[in-house]
This record gives sequence, C-alpha cells and structure tokens, in this order.
Amino acid sequence: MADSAQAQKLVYLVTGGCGFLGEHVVRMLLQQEPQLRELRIFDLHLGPWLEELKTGPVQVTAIQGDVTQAHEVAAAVAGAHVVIHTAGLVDVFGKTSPETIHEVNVQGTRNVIEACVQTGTRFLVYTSSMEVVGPNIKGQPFYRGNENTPYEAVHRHPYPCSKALAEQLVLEANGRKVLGGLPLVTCALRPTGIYGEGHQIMRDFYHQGLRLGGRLFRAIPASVEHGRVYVGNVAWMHVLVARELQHRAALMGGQVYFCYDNSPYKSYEDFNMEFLGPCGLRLVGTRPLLPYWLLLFLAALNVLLQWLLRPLLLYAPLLNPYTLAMANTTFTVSTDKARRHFGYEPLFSWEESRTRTIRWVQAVEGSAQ
Ligand SMILES: NC(=O)C1=CN([C@@H]2O[C@H](COP(=O)(O)OP(=O)(O)OC[C@H]3O[C@@H](n4cnc5c(N)ncnc54)[C@H](O)[C@@H]3O)[C@@H](O)[C@H]2O)C=CC1
Ligand SMILES: C[C@@H](CO)CCC[C@@H](C)[C@H]1CC[C@H]2[C@@H]3[C@H](O)CC4=CC(=O)CC[C@]4(C)[C@H]3CC[C@]12C
Repeated sequence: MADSAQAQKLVYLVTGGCGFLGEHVVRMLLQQEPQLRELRIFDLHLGPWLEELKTGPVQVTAIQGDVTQAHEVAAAVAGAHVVIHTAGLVDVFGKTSPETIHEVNVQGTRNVIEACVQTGTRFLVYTSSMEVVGPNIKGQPFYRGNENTPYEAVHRHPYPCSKALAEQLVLEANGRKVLGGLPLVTCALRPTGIYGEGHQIMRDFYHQGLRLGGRLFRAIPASVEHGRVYVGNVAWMHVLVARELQHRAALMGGQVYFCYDNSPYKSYEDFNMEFLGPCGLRLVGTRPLLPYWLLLFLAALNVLLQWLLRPLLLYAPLLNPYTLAMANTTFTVSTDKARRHFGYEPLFSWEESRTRTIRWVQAVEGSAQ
C-alpha cells in the first residue's frame, strides 16, 4: 500500500529512457506515479525533450551513459529504489554485429543486476519481448497463447537469443541478497510488437508508401495474425508493475508477463493500415502479390547484398529471411495474468490508441513536407 509517509519519496531509474518505449515510460511515470521524488533517465543518447521535464515538481536527472560500462551503470543505480531496464539494441535488420547485440542486451542487463545487488536497489523491472518465446525458427503458430502455453522456443537470430538470455538472468536474480541484506525482487514484461507515437518502423512504412505513390503492396496473407500493443499501454504496465512489485513481491517476484491490450488481432500489414489508411495510403491486393518462394528469394538476396555492400555502405532493408518469417507466422497472446497479479487494465482503449497513432503519423507527414 502506498502510505502517505512514502509520498514523493522514491527514486526511479529508467535505462533507455530516451528510446521509443523509454520516452513513454518516462512521461507516464511523471504523470501517474505520485510517489516519485526523482526520476533518473539513463541513455547512450539523451534527447533534447528532457529539458522541458526539468521544470516540474519531480527532480529529473538525465544521465548520459552506456549499459555495457559496469561503473557507469553502478553510479546511476546507486540510491535508486526501482530500476526499469528498457535499454536495449533492437536490431533484426543486420545493422549491428551479433557481438554488439549480445554485449548491450546481455552484458548490459548483467551490469544492471550487479549494480542493484552492489548498491542495495531492491526492485528491478526488465523489458523483455514476446520474441523470447517466438515465433520460433520452425515458424510454428502461437495462437492466442498465454504465459503457460507450451511452445518450442528455439532461436538462432542474435536479437531474440539476447533477449532470452537477458530475461533468464533477470528472473534468476530474483531473491538475491542486495546490499543491506534484503532480497532483490525482479520481473519481466514481454511486449508483443509495439506501435504508437515514435515508432520508427511505422514511419519507414509510411515513407515507403509515399515513395510508391500512396500504395503499399501486400506481401503477407491477411490470415496471419500478429500481436501488437500500444506504446502507452506498455508504458502504463511498466509503471504499474514497478509500483505493485514493491507490495506483492511474493506473488510477482521472478514472474514474466505478456504485455497486451485490446488492439485487434490482424496481420502485420493490415494492422499498419489502421493508421496508414487514414493518412492516405492504400494496401494493394487481397492476397500477397508475390509468391512466398519469390519473397524468400528476395529476402536472401538482401542478405547477400548487405554482405557485399558492407565495406561501402550499410544496406539494411526491412525484408530479410528473419523479418519475413516473423511477419509470416501467427503469434498472438491472450492472457489476463497481469490483471490477476497486479490489476493491470489498459489505460488507452483501442480507439484512443488508434487515434493517437494516426495523429502522430499525420504530424510525421506534415513535418516531412
Ligand atoms: N519495439 C518493439 O516492438 C519492442 C521492443 N521491446 C524491447 O523494448 C525495449 C525498448 O525498445 P524500443 O524503445 O523499441 O527501442 P529503441 O531503440 O527506441 O530504444 C532503446 C534505447 O536504448 C538505448 N540504448 C541502446 N544501447 C544502449 C547502451 N549501450 N547504453 C544505454 N542505452 C542504450 C538507445 O539509445 C535507445 O534510446 C528494448 O529492450 C526492446 O528489446 C520488446 C518488445 C517489442
Ligand atoms: C515482409 C514485409 C512486407 O511488408 C514485412 C516486414 C515486417 C517486419 C519488419 C516486422 C514484422 C514483425 C516485426 C517484429 C515483431 O513485431 C516483434 C518484435 C519484437 C521486438 O522485441 C522488437 C521488434 C520486433 C522484432 C518487430 C520488428 C519488425 C518486424 C520483424
């Protein structure tokens, strides 16, 4: 229970607080966490928008730092009550080496855990991913599954491998004694594909559509369902889980939660059209215009081109064998574990999430002209 003696007493640290999700978590904490005294935002690249936050009642401390540097992480964590670790390298396009992805996502997470242990921080929330479960390399569907649904989680790609390892480290750390002797309480949230204001891939699809004369061409069958969740609801779930972890440690410690809301189950492309359609784009074709084998061939060709061009430039298109497999495999969640354990209900309805995202795409359009 939030007793009044604790009001405005807590120090939170958000790693990756200047990223797509991180910025929403930061803003949500400032709006929805009455116990906040200081909010520390740790990121490799600090955004200029942080300045506007510094005038409010909560002390906002921006820390430029690297999660792979243990001493920088320890300095940022020292004195924090709660850490929300959302920093990570999200790369499924081959922009970064597998070693770097591992270093940031796995070693970075290890550094965060060790910093909590050494400095006495007791509560750690980790932003994991649905990719920890799947889709797997066999392309098996996961249809409206929950946290207990059996599924063969087998990965080869560096990103899901790194997220799975990092999540395991976080869960195993639950119960470790931190400085002062009390136990560390950890949990992990697994968002499905996040969308909303600031979503770079949505922006890329939008610009691609504009370049193609207001059209996008269907590549994925409409029957393949892909789980999506609005960024505001993901942020809200982080705020809520961080708060409730402090009161329900026995129930929530060491647990994983899918991060979900009421966004409809649709194919990746049809879902994007919910926003891009009202912004003037059209999805051409009721069925994929190219056969799957040809898409696979083009995806493989992109890998070859990426490799050949690497000495000259970074060629990292959206289509590669991994993203094609992802988009082509049904992966949707249906669960109420977060509601049962910590009272989560989405803060934004589907209609509001959709409206906000459309407004943002329209603003992107305006700023591009
Ligand atoms: N975008 C999505 O659909 C999903 C994302 N996630 C997870 O959510 C988290 C946030 O993802 P996004 O906001 O989409 O990515 P993002 O790339 O927009 O944000 C990541 C942030 O981490 C920071 N960062 C990267 N390397 C760092 C380092 N070495 N030290 C300190 N900061 C560093 C970046 O500067 C960036 O601000 C990630 O952990 C990702 O794995 C999980 C599920 C879905
Ligand atoms: C074949 C293309 C034709 O239009 C479509 C390619 C779409 C892909 C770029 C995306 C399809 C599925 C996405 C991923 C999924 O939403 C789950 C994710 C979880 C994360 O933790 C990070 C992001 C992502 C890997 C996301 C990335 C983009 C897709 C592969």
